[in-house]
Amino acid sequence: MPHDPTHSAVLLCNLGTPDAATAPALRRYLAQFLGDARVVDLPRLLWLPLLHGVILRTRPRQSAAKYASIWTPDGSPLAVYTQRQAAALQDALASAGRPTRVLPAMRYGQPAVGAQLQTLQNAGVRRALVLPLYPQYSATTTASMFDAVFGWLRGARHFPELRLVNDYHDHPAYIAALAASVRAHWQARGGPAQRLVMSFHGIPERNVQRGDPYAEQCRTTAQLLAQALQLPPERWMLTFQSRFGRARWLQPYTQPSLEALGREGLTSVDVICPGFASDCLETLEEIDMEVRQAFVQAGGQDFRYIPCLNDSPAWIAALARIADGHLAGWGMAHAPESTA
Ligand SMILES: C=CC1=C(C)c2cc3[nH]c(cc4nc(cc5[nH]c(cc1n2)c(C)c5CCC(=O)O)C(CCC(=O)O)=C4C)c(C)c3C=C
Ligand SMILES: [Fe+2]
Ligand SMILES: [Fe+2]
Repeated sequence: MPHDPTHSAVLLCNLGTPDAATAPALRRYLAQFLGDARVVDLPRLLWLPLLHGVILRTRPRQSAAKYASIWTPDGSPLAVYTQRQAAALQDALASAGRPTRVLPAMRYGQPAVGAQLQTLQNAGVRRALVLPLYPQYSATTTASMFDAVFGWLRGARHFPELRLVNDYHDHPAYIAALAASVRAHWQARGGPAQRLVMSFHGIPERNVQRGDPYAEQCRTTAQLLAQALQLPPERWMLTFQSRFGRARWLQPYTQPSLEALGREGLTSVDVICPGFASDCLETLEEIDMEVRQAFVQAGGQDFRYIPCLNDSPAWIAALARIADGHLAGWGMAHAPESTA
């Protein structure tokens, strides 16, 4: 049978987000998220009673208030951007001569990974590329996404061929899209701030000691971005945000680092979150509200947050190149031999 490119699909996967900024919605979301052993790898007998008996009694209400501060008329920013990215990526792949169905999928909440894979199977899709919106690989995020894929496979009788994208932390198109967004920000602000802070989501240090390549990949992304922007080492720094719990996470931590910069008398700082493909609670509320306030209270003046790549044309073009690199040639083994 000749190769039919419309039989290919991309499952564009993201973390997921609560379906409302309310305590009950947050309880459902956090129970699924924090109950995932890839995310919190403490012994279940210790962790689950603590999660259900303590954390899920207080955190949902506190987190709901934070989500309420960033909620849009169309819902959670993360959900809105992921849907737009999927639609735009489908258009970009079609324009590039590679018609491919693109569906968004969420690891926690809806639309669930398994349900979307079933939709593709029902539609007769032969090949599905699983593309997580995590440029840097971590077992806490990327591997957990693959767990959800394999969880569906285990219960399915017939499924598409799959390819899984581990990471693209050093992909030239990703770095170029980041660099272009920083340059556009500089242009709009009349030039660079005194320092560019690149803040990535943290993970426990222990995960890295056990072999998670995440920290190394964040460092590579940061160095490549600094290089693309021709920033000398004293003009940028890498930090890790969103620490959860009491364990040591990757350092330096974002908020204390910005407080230190404020105390040192730095007047202006540009802040970008290169590991987040779309704006979300951790960027809009934690960075652009909480960390901004901490910087200003410590004596800093101009805190200039650079939005995530979201559905910007440069990012969609980059995603199309990344997807194309994995789709190219796939399924051609059964195509008729060329007789040239
Ligand atoms: C408890 C441990 C957590 C680990 C490990 C972790 C890793 C991790 N997370 C992201 C991306 C996002 N995390 C987001 C929210 C969020 N993260 C945690 C905890 C861990 N994350 C919690 C409890 C929450 C929920 C909000 C809260 O109650 O504080 C988000 C935002 C989601 C949204 O709806 O806007 C993103 C995105 C990465 C990339 C990562 C490891 C590399
Ligand atoms: Fe997180
Ligand atoms: Fe946070």
